[in-house]
Amino acid sequence: MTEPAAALPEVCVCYILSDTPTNGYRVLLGTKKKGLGLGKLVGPGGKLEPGETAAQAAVREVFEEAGLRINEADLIPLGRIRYEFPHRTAWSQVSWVFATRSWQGDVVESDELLLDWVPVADIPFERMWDDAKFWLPGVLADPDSGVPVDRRFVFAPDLATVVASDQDEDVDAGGGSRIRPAARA
Ligand SMILES: Nc1ncnc2c1[nH]c(=O)n2[C@H]1C[C@H](O)[C@@H](COP(=O)(O)OP(=O)(O)OP(=O)(O)O)O1
Repeated sequence: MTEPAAALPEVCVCYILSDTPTNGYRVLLGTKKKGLGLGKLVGPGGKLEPGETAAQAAVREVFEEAGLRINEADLIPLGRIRYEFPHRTAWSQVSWVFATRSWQGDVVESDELLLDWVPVADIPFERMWDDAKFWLPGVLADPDSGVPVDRRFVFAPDLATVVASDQDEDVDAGGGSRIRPAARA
């Protein structure tokens, strides 16, 4: 895998976790209604605005996209994911990942996301960005581990498939991908 390129645009994502295990723990996800990733299942999140920290952006985006008030102090920082699109560089970003179990208010559908609570054990990863299946199950399995995720993924010319990652064992000698999805939470 080649060296990472220079700094990328920063975005954030926040996984809001139900704090009761009724029918298993659930996470609030939404189907994107517009823009980049239209139709994909994502956590509330988006671009950092000038002068904003990633945590401040997560608080703002959760309110804008899901109508929920969360406190910065309740955010669990989970690390960062870097995804690179060599064939569409404008899509390359670094995403700061958070979770929280605390919120105020009721979920409000926004013009960005069609929202639903999804059992953590039953997330349809095939509906998410392709990188998610490699890191999200581990992160959601133990958000309190204190071990931050720090991964890098490279997408193929099809702009949909991960072909390489920072973990060398994921990629075979012929340049093809041997990446295996992480175990589900
Ligand atoms: N490849 C990949 N993997 C994981 N997550 C993502 C991607 N690409 C992405 O865009 N995303 C995530 C990052 C963000 O959480 C959202 C995209 O946010 P976006 O809607 O572009 O940002 P906003 O600031 O909310 O949008 P605008 O209001 O500026 O249109 O998906």
